[in-house]
Amino acid sequence: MIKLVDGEEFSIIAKNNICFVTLNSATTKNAISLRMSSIMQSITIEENGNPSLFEKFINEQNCLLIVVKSDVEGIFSSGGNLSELEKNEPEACKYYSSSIKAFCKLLHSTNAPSVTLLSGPSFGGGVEFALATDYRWGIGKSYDFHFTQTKFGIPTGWGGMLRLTELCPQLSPRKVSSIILGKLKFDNSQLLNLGLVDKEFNTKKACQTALDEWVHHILDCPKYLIEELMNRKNIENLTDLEEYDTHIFNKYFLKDEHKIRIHKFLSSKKKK
Ligand SMILES: CC[C@@H](C(=O)O)C(=O)SCCNC(=O)CCNC(=O)[C@H](O)C(C)(C)COP(=O)(O)OP(=O)(O)OC[C@H]1O[C@@H](n2cnc3c(N)ncnc32)[C@H](O)[C@@H]1OP(=O)(O)O
Repeated sequence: MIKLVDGEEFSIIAKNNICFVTLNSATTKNAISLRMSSIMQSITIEENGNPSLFEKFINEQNCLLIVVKSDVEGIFSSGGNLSELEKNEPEACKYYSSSIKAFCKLLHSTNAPSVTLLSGPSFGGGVEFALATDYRWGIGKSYDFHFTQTKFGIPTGWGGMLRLTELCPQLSPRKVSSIILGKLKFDNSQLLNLGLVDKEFNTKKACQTALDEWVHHILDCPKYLIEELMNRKNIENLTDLEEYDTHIFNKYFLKDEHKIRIHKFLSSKKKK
């Protein structure tokens, strides 16, 4: 196990090709503190065109999946740390939101797919943090989203409104505004119906087995394919994407690796 961030309330470690981003602040119900935000800033910054420390970690540790999770029973995150925000002057919190927002963006822009595991509710910025990954998986039925930001007189600050429309096109910008203004709550079945949660598991063990299987399947892919497919995320235009997909298919069709794998498959069938 290799560590990038080794804090009690917030850690980032690599284990068995998975990068685990873990919230573990029981006393604040996993509120995102100023300290966490400043760590996020330090690992997100790209200097002189070099990849950020987080991206470097993902690449060097050969992480094929990023898993965001809570180690506190019964909660994913209570959002921004309200007591710290009350105590501090705006100057001391100047980079608080932008740092968390940048880290959230990184969670769906690196070369590894990302998933948040939800086994309890999320509030305000905690919902935005959960929306930052490519996927969300539920464990049990007690997870839900509470859009509480306007209770405190602010809209979302970590990219959450845009992310809602991005992940769920049926939530138009107008609908998103009314969700935030209305302080709506989405329960587990609404989250599943909207596709904001992709899968639900009865137990942590079943979820871990699915994660291990996912990594196992990615590990089985040739390295060139992982690189080429993850590169698709950088192509926004659909015509360019079609051209890219045709190009990478032709590049590997009936080349050595393709032939070897077909041969292996057919020989294993004959043995049976
Ligand atoms: C800038 C950030 C902003 C954004 O951009 O969106 C936000 O995130 S706004 C904040 C949104 N968060 C919320 O609306 C949730 C606020 N918290 C709660 O409603 C409740 O605490 C809870 C999460 C529903 C849990 O309730 P309960 O089980 O009854 O426990 P307690 O309320 O007693 O909480 C235990 C303990 O945790 C502290 N706590 C909880 N949330 C936060 C928080 N967001 N920041 C800091 N501390 C938090 C709470 O104060 C308790 O501490 P003690 O009183 O010291 O025991």
